[in-house]
Amino acid sequence: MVKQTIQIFARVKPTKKTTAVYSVDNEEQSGGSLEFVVPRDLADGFINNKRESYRFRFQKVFDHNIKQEEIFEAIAKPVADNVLAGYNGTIFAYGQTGSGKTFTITGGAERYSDRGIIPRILSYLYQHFSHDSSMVYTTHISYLEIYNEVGYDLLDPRHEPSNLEDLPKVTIMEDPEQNIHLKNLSLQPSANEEEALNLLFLGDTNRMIAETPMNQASTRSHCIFTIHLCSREPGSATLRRSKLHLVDLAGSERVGKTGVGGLILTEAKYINLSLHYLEQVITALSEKNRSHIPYRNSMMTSVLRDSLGGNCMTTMIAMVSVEKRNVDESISTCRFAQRVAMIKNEALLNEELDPSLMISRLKKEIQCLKEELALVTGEQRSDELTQEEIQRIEHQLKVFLDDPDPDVTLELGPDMRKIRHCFSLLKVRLREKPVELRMGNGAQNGAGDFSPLPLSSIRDSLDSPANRELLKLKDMLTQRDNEISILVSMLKKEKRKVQETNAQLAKFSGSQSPLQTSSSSTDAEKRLKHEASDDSIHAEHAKYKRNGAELSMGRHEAFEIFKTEHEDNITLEDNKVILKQRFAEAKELGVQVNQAKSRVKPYPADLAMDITLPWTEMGQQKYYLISESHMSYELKKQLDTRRMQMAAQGVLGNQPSTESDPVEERLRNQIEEEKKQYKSTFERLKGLKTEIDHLQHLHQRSKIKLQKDFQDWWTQEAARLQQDQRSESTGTGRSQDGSPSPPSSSSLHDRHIDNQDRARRQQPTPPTKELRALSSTGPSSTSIPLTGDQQTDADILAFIKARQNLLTRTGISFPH
Ligand SMILES: Nc1ncnc2c1ncn2[C@@H]1O[C@H](COP(=O)(O)OP(=O)(O)OP(=O)(O)O)[C@@H](O)[C@H]1O
Repeated sequence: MVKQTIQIFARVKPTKKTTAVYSVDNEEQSGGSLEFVVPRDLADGFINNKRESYRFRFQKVFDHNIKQEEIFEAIAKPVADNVLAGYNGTIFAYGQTGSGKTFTITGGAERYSDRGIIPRILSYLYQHFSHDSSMVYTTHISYLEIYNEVGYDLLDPRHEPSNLEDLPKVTIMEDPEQNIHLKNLSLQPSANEEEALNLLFLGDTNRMIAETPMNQASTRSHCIFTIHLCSREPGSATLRRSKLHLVDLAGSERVGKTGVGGLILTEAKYINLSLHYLEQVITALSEKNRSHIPYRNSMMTSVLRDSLGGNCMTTMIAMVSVEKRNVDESISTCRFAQRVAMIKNEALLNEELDPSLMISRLKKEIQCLKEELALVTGEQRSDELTQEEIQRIEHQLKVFLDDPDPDVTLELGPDMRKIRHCFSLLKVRLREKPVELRMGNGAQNGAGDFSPLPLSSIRDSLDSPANRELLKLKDMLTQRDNEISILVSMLKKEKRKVQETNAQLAKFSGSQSPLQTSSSSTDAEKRLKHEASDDSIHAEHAKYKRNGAELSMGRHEAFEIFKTEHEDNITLEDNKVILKQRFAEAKELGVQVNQAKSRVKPYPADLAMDITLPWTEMGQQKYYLISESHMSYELKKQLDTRRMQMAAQGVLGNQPSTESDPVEERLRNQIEEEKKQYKSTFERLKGLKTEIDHLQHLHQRSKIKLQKDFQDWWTQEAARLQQDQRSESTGTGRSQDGSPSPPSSSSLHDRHIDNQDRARRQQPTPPTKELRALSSTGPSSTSIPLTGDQQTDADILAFIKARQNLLTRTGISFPH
């Protein structure tokens, strides 16, 4: 068992805005510290009557310039190592909205180098698996989102969510031993890094598609990406099961500013109630002698129960914004971290016996023992001894009898046929030459009766080892039988338990569906064999592509304009350029790899591994990593020829040089160089493939986001245009049917918390200048013939506006 307090780190988000006075010190022996200096008269938000300086201690503080790679190395890698060793691990990011939690846990949406902890940990784990042949690893992934106390499975491939409610709901069940089970959370198998990354991308895409501008789930939901790892030594019945939770918590800000730093905040001040419950759990855990910990108050604290004060090695990253206006929230975050640091966890090595494997192993052992026993008793060997065997026995017996050493033994093995034959031989000899037998080799000339002493010693030497062996084997058989009975009864008991729990659940939920447990992953493994392939992600994308294809001409025109000035367009274009570059590099490397391949003859059949590059630009192309034995075939041939030549010279009497042959030396160096170059090219190609996959995903995401933003903006604009039209005709702000005006974008905006970053992400990207103009200028909507169909009319209006806008831009006057 490893006792450890929760490790806390702080990360400062980079900003171009005015920052508060703060300092980072990582020189201290016991860790790092982060200090804020807050002037008493600070007008902008934080008013502090008591103190000016706030200093917080962390394991380490990462300032704004620290890269994702360093965060992974310092924070995530040690946790991943513990998980590989069989301990549970959790990394959670906590901080206000926009402070960089998603950036740190999952990664940024723009650059490959911005990959966050999840993709890097996946890479690290799968690399480890491929290098460690002493263990067999199996991984499963689950991805849970908790929004408003409801859990959603982000990886369920049967669903095409258009909003969050379409995703399967995950519920919590607790068994009598208070273990938490998550019903409906799928565990997806992931055999390699690519499959695991696809699952991450699928979950992220589902998360993005499912949220609406009114309901910004990403800011207000918690996401738990879990890697379930199972490892065992080949042939061993001992399993190690560990879990790694990577948690992106909801924004932690309070609704109102407290006025005075350090006041205990009330429930109402939290945007997200479950974070308030998290704080309650943390507070309870950090208090000594507190017996009741209120885990059950919220779904998130129930799911993370083990990570908080339980069987887990947990790490928290406090995300800190040092912008002046965010200083109060950042101080709250740091205070929270200080309390978290007091929580002690007790991590256990999660080892268990696999009863079914144990039984099959014991059965095998019994079979071996039975065979041995049969050999000893000779039961199963009814066949005659061969002539050869008989001759060998006679020879052995002769050597045995001739040996004067009284301790020498006759090794016939556990074969009763041989032993019997040996006895018959002895009997014959005894009758024929009793004296010779009695006296051994040195008594050939003696005479006399057969003495009882040698007979008893022969009996002893024959009886004892066989009997002893027999008894030993019988004992072992009884022992193994007992073990099997125990294990079978264990299995039966487990089975009964599962049946009982299922029955309880069925009663509880009114359904017969079996439990999806977070701990019994073997059941889950069987049920959830769905391959999360590219197809499932592409299915999501296809939906948006379909939307694109269905755009009417007016919408299409508007979309084109919207796209050119959308803030993500630059990223999209940049990514396209980078992707092109990477494709070109990969092509170049592919050519090099192929050249190396063509130097290998005959074409290797036992290829160590291969890389398939399924890119449209390059076609489906396979590149092979050539095993060392096949590398540098031509050079090796030359080397062999050279060696033969040198040997021949020696045979012909030419003085072979005692110094090393420079030609051979050169050839050997060339071979080494070729091997090195080939390997590094292949490694680079492999790295590039991962990078290209990632970039393609980012690109796809940006495209989906763009289409989604446009869709949102379009819906709002269409509603607003219709409203304007109705207002003009009725002279009121209400629609003709009396329904209230649809919300304007500013009223939508006001519903959200006053935070620029979040507001930017919560709103669909503001329309372009041109589109804004579209909404405010142009022909009077009353002059446009409308069909009466809401959607068609909205399309007509938007089309005319877009057209007008284009005409205005190109300087052509609009025909009234
Ligand atoms: N260390 C960083 N370097 C560069 N950009 C960053 C960094 N941290 C955050 N960002 C950027 O800041 C913005 C907000 O970050 P992010 O979405 O990760 O915040 P968050 O805390 O997850 O917010 P929310 O609570 O709404 O989910 C993003 O555009 C992100 O790319």
